[in-house]
Amino acid sequence: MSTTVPVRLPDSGYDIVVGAGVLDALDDHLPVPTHATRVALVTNATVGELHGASAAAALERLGLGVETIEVPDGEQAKSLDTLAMLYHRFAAMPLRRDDLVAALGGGVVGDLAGFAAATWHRGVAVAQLPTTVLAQVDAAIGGKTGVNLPEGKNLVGAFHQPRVVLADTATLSTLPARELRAGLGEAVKHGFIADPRVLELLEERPDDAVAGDPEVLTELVVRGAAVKARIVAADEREAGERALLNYGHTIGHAIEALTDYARYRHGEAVALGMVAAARVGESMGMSQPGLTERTVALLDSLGLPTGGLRLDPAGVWEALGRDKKARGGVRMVLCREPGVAELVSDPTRAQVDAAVAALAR
Ligand SMILES: NC(=O)c1ccc[n+]([C@@H]2O[C@H](COP(=O)([O-])OP(=O)(O)OC[C@H]3O[C@@H](n4cnc5c(N)ncnc54)[C@H](O)[C@@H]3O)[C@@H](O)[C@H]2O)c1
Ligand SMILES: O=C(O)C(=O)C[C@@H](O)[C@H](O)[C@H](O)COP(=O)(O)O
Ligand SMILES: [Zn+2]
Repeated sequence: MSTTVPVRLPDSGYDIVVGAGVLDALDDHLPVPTHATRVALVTNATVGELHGASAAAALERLGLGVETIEVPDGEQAKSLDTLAMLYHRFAAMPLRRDDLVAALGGGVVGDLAGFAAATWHRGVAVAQLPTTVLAQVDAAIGGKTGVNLPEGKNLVGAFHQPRVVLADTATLSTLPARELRAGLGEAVKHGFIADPRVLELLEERPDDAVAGDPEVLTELVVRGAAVKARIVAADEREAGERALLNYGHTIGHAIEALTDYARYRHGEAVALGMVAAARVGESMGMSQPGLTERTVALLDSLGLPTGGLRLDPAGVWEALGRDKKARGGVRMVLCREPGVAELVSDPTRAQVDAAVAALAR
């Protein structure tokens, strides 16, 4: 059984299909470009070994010649070097403008392959086949693609919507525990910005979520898809409301860059970023009193980091100035109360420094 969440954009659209086994039925769900003859199936060795064969078989059933391209595993591979490697492999195929890229893996593969597709021949079609909780609740949806620089997260990128997102929840059974927990960080974010039911579900069943209970994960993926589909349909290119999806990311991204993309998984950095954002919000008198306490309690119960991190406050403030939301000064998303968030322009250096210092506890 699968659930389909449509993403309705002003002049196009696509489906997010969620369910156990949907990858095996990829040929039923993927609208193949009319003249496509080849597909670059971008994955990494870990995911390729586990789930590559079923994706490749379904793509072959569509009559496509499949070239599997493995990128290195890990956040540090979301780089200009890996991107260059992808372009050279596309050239060798050759991958033509009517062909297709399929991204099979977590958010790293999705962002990299998506950006390669956005820029190859000025844009070829891409199918997102996410295999992590994080990519299924968030990264595969909405068309943000890109790579990191040492200077900052996702500083190079493009909006490039996929033709379809197939979130096969059965693939999540092979996910390492730490990666599963990291993905819950983005689900919690959806709860705080738009869907408090996600918070209630995770507060009621934290152990089931962490253990990968299929019913809980499927509800989180469907709810995440619904949140992203609604926000992206309203504001595809982040002129306004889409910035809310950046809750926890302003300081979270700074943490990732300042720790060389090596210490924390993205979802863990977002968890720390949400704790800091809740503290900034409470200190500004904008967030509901107790928001920080609720955030920390929930993230702790999910095994996500909420402290234990010493950062140079000046380094964080500089990174905040390079954030893509910055306009003349630092801007960050704060949560008024669960389900209600806002992009604010006036957090002071002192408020941010205090929240960053509190992460050391
Ligand atoms: N484009 C967006 O809108 C968006 C949204 C959120 C996050 N992101 C990006 O996503 C990235 C993080 O994604 P992630 O957390 O999925 O990390 P990831 O892609 O590094 O995957 C995590 C790990 O899990 C492994 N893995 C993936 N699927 C597996 C499976 N089914 N079984 C076993 N192992 C599996 C991977 O090999 C990797 O080691 C970050 O770069 C972040 O910036 C993008
Ligand atoms: O889809 C969005 O919009 C998001 O902000 C989702 C985030 O979870 C994601 O990490 C995104 O890649 C951040 O984008 P950026 O524009 O801050 O680089
Ligand atoms: Zn994110």
